[in-house]
Amino acid sequence: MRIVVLAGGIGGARFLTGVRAYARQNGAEVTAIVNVGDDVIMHGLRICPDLDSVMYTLGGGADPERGWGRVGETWTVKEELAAYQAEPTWFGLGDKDIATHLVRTTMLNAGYPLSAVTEALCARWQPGVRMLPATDDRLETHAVVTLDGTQRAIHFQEWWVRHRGGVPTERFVFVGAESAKPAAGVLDALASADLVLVAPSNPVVSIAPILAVGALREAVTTGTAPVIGFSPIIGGAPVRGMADKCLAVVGVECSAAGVGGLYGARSAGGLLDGWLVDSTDSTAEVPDVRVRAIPLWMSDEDATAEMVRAAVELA
Ligand SMILES: C[C@H](OP(=O)(O)O)C(=O)O
Repeated sequence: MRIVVLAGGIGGARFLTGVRAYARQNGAEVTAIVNVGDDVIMHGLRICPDLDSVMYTLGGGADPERGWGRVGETWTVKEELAAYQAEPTWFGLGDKDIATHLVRTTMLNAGYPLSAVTEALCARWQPGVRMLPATDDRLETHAVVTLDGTQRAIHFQEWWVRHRGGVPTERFVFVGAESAKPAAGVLDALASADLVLVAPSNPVVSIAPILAVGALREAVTTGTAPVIGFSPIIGGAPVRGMADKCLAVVGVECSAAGVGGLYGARSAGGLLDGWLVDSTDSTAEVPDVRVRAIPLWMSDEDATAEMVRAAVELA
C-alpha cells in the first residue's frame, strides 16, 4: 500500500510518526508532501520550518519541549547577530539549525531544486518516509494586515512569530502559487497512491498553501486514491498552535465540522471523501463526506498509528 500524506510542520510531523509506525507494521510506503508556504530567507539563509520539523522529528533530532528546532540547541549565532542589531531580531535561529540552512542554501545556490536538497538532507536524518516539498518553486504565505493604520502584506513568519497573529488581518495570500508547479516526484507519488491522508495540520496556513499549487490540488481531487482528513480541532480548540486565529481570518468556525466544511466533499469539488473527528465531536457533520469519530489525541506513536488504521478502514 502506498500512502501519501499532506502535512504542515509540528502537528504534521507528529502525525507522520504514527503513519510511519502504521506503515512499518503493515508493509506500506509513505510519501509526505510538505508545506513550503512558511519558508523564508533570513540572514541570507533559506529556512524551511515545516520540512525541518518533519525531518528533525522523524529523524529523532527535534526538541520535544519547544516543539520546533533541534534538541540540545545553542544560540551563539543568535546572540552575536543581536549584538550587531541585525534584523530580524524576532526570529531565533539556533546554531545546529543554522548548519541545516547553510547546507540547504549552498545547494540551492548551486542550482539544485528544493526536492533534491531535501533528499540530500534526509540522507543524514533517515526519516523513514519519503519527504517532498509541495513545490520546488517560490511559494510564500503572506498576511494582509493593518499596522499603524496602514494596510500591507507581511510574511507569515512575521505575522506568526513577531505578532503572534495578534494584528488585524484581512486575508492570507500564497505568493507565487499561480505559477508554482508540483515538486519533482509529487505527481508520480499521487498517481500511484492508494490512500491520501490530510494530516491534522493547520488548514489555513499549512494545508491550503500545498493545495494552492493548482496541478497538485487537481491530482489529489481527481485522483483514484480516497482522501481522508483528520480534524486539527478537538472540542472547538486547536490540538496545538494557532489554527483558531487563522480560521477566524478566513471566517470559518473553529470546529471539526467547520474545518471539514472548509475542505469540502471531493464529490462536490472539494477535497475529502472521509473526515475523522475526535470522539468528543461525534455530532460533527460535513455534507457528502463520511465522518467518523475516534480518539484523535496523538499522545504517542501507537495512538497515532491507530488513527491511521481508522483512516484505512474508512477509506
Ligand atoms: C502554523 C502552525 O501549523 P502546523 O505547522 O502545526 O500545521 C500552527 O498552527 O501552529
